[in-house]
This record gives sequence, structure tokens and C-alpha cells, in this order.
Amino acid sequence: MIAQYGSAIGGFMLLQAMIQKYFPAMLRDLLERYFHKLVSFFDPYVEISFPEFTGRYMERSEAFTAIQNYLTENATSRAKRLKADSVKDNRSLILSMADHEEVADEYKGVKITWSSNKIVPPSTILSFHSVAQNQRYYKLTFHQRHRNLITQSYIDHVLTEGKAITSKNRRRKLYTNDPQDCTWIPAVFKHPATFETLAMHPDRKKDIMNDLTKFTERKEYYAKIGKAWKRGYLLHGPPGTGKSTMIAAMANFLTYDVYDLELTAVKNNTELRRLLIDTSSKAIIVIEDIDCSLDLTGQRKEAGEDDKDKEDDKDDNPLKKMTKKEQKSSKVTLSGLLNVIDGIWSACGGERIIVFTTNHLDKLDPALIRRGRMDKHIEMSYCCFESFKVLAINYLNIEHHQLFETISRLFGETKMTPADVAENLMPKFDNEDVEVCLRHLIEALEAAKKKTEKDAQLKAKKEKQEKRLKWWREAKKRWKIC
Ligand SMILES: Nc1ncnc2c1ncn2[C@@H]1O[C@H](COP(=O)(O)OP(=O)(O)OP(=O)(O)O)[C@@H](O)[C@H]1O
Repeated sequence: MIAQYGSAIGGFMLLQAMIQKYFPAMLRDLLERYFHKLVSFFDPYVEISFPEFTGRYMERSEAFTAIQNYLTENATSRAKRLKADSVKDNRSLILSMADHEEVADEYKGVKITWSSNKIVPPSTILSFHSVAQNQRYYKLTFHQRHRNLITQSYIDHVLTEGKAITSKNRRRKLYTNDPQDCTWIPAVFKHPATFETLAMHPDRKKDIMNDLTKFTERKEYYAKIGKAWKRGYLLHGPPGTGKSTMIAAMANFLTYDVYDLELTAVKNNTELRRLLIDTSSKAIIVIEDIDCSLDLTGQRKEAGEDDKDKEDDKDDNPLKKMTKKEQKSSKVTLSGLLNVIDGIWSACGGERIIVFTTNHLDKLDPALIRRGRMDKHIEMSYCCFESFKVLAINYLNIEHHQLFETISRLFGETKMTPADVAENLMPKFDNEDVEVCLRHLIEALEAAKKKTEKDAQLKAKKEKQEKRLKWWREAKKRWKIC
């Protein structure tokens, strides 16, 4: 029997070799086509392959990655042979189907089979072509009577879900601009801030989250109204009120990358444009302390402000001097910045959020922050009792305490930034008790209240003196007293 099988296989291989050698290519194609038709007549199953690399330059297929993630999440639990593919956040392994493994999936009552396959290269010599051949692919098999459902709906469902999982699992990046060669330097973005841990009134947080969600869902709307798919946020408020924390919370909420743009390190408008074009979609572009970054108000200076600048130059503070020097070495102008925010360049790339932060809203040029450019102005203000409750959960893990009443009253009487509140709430020693931390905060609030009262008295005294001086000057003029 073995001899018979051997000779049959030998005969078949001889026939195949003769067909390949002597039959013209066209005739060979025709034979293959009829052969496949004959096979499909007896086999009602349809197969679709999704290779790992596609295109002329063999780029990694987005569909392959999406399917891989979909199967990892939905079907891999049923596979018997798994492969640990990569490490997620250095904590857990991502398991995917091993090569030549099969799993079943179900969609609207229809059974579908996915198999993971690999084309083994004929030779081990690595060349461009052998890399192309050494690729994995997923094969989708289903009965031909479900062809419409699978091609028109199931594949879309798999790709959409897979892409959502890809973006959820993706390691996000924090980019900073390199002053030497006008490129972005990436680092892994791992800021733990979320809207849940952000100290702010819950209603305001909800409003911001709704605004962000609406923005991400409005691709078609932006296209319809002929606007680039971008939104500007202006975060303003005193130092330590959580502007940077808010940006991290936004990035974590949207799962976007962050591009931290240091304007003083950008030489001119051309470099600025190049950097902005280089950002990916799903990105938050941040310019912190925009009032200190550049002399963007220069074009609208009022008389007398130049003298003030000269006085500032005389200032001994090295930090202030350096900022001025850096400002002078950068030739980015207000119009250059406005152009990248909402000019023709802003339409390059996909969804993007631009965030400016400032401690001095009044110092900014109105053109820079007008609605349409900076669509949403968010005031980051001093800590209120609602914000304190979030910090109490974050730092002390408590939702209520008998001292909350005193703290609530003190928040109504004085101002303290969330950064200062957080600092006072943080236990100084390992075994420090909750009450001790709350008492620290009460002491700090009372000290702040006293200081505010003293400052108010001094201010009132100064105002009174100025008023008297003014009255005296006018009186001298009126009665011509020398
Ligand atoms: N609203 C807040 N919610 C939670 N933590 C906060 C908040 N505001 C400040 N903090 C805490 O204070 C620290 C400093 O806050 P952050 O850097 O976000 O303030 P900022 O307004 O950006 O300050 P600056 O204007 O000086 O850059 C943060 O690391 C965080 O721990």
C-alpha cells in the first residue's frame, strides 16, 4: 500500500513539474482556475486571509493588528496553544494565538473560524523577499451562505473593536522638542492623574469630560462645517491649581499622546510649522506658561512698557534674565503661532487638542485666546470644599470625618491652592494618623486666613494713604500751594 501511495505521489509531482515546465502560463492559470472551481463546488466554505505585512514597502497591516487584538480579547481564552507576544506596561503578558492554532467565534448566531498561520520561507537567507514570505496571516473561514453578513458587517465589527483595543493598550508617549535639530524626543507617558483624582467640582469635571468626548465623536461634523478637527483649551489660574495635572488627566481620559512644546527652544516660524506637522493625530499639543514662553504681546505694547522691559533687564534675578535672553533668541512671532493654531497648517493631521496654560490671563494678546482659537477657557481656581473631598480620598482614603465641618468653614473664609492642600494632607510619617493630617491642614488654613486678613488690612491702609496723597496733590494744584 505504501509503495502504491509513494508511486501515486511521485506521479502527481511529476505531472505538476511537467505542467509548470511545458504548459504556457495562460493555460496553467486556466487549469488552476477550473481546479479551484471544482474544489469550491464540493467545499462550501469561504476563506479570507489577512497578512501581517502589505503594500509595496511591506508595512505592518493595521487590519492584522486590529484582528490580533480582537482575537486576544475575545477568542484567545478558548485557544489551547497561546503565545506570549509582548509585555504590557512591564506588568502583564499579552497572550495571542500560537501559529497554526484555530479558534471559533460567533456573530449574530453565525459560527466563524479564525486560524493563525505562518508562511515558512523556503530558505533561511534573509533578504527583502524572504522577509516578505516569512509573514504571519490570519485566515477567516465561514460558510458561503453567510458571505454578505461576514463581508458587510462582521469584518467591520472586528476591525472597529480591534482598533479600540489597540488604542486602549497602546503605550502613550510624551514628546518634547529638541532645541538642536527641531525634532520631537519621545518618552513613555505614565502620568497617573485622572479626572477621578483631579480636585475640582464634580459638575465642572463632568462638563469638561463631556466636551472632550463630544470633540472625539465629531469627525464628520467638523468635516461638514469645513473646520479642521481640533479644539483649543486655555487653562488659567494661579500656580499649583492643577493646570499640568488637568492636561495629564485629559491625555489619560482620551488616551492621546502629549506633545510638550517649549516655544523658547523653537528658532522661528518655519521650525514651529515643521514641528506641528510632525505631530501624530490623537495628540494633545501643550504650550505651558504661554505668557512666559515668548514676547507674544510685543506687537501690542502700550507706551511706557518698553521702559518697564529695560528695568526688567536690569533685574538681578538670573531666572528672569535667562527667560528674556531665550525669548530674544527665538523668532517665533504671534502671527506665526496664530497661523499654526488655526491657519492652513492646522489642518495637517487628524484630531488634535491644543492646550495653553497661563498664570496671567491678562498678559495674553486677545487675538491668541479668542473663542474659536481657544474654544474653551477653563479657570483653575483655589481649592473649594468639593475639591478637598477628592484630595481627602486620594491622600487619606476617607470620605468623611468630624473635622470636615471646620475645614468646610475655613475654605469659605480663605484661599489655598490644591497643591498646598495636598502637601498638608500628605502624611509626614508612615504611621501618621488621619486626624493629625487633617489638623495640619486646619492649622495651615488658619495661618492662611490670618495672613489674608493682615494683607487686606495693609492693602486698605495703603489705599487710604494713596487717597490722602492724591487729595493733597490736587489741593496743592487747586490752591496753588508751593
Ligand atoms: N486640582 C488638583 N487636583 C489634584 N492634585 C492637584 C491639583 N492641583 C494641584 N495638585 C497637586 O499639586 C501639584 C502641582 O500641581 P500642577 O503642577 O498641576 O499645578 P499648575 O497649576 O500646573 O502649577 P504651575 O502653574 O506652577 O505650573 C501636582 O503634582 C498635584 O499633586
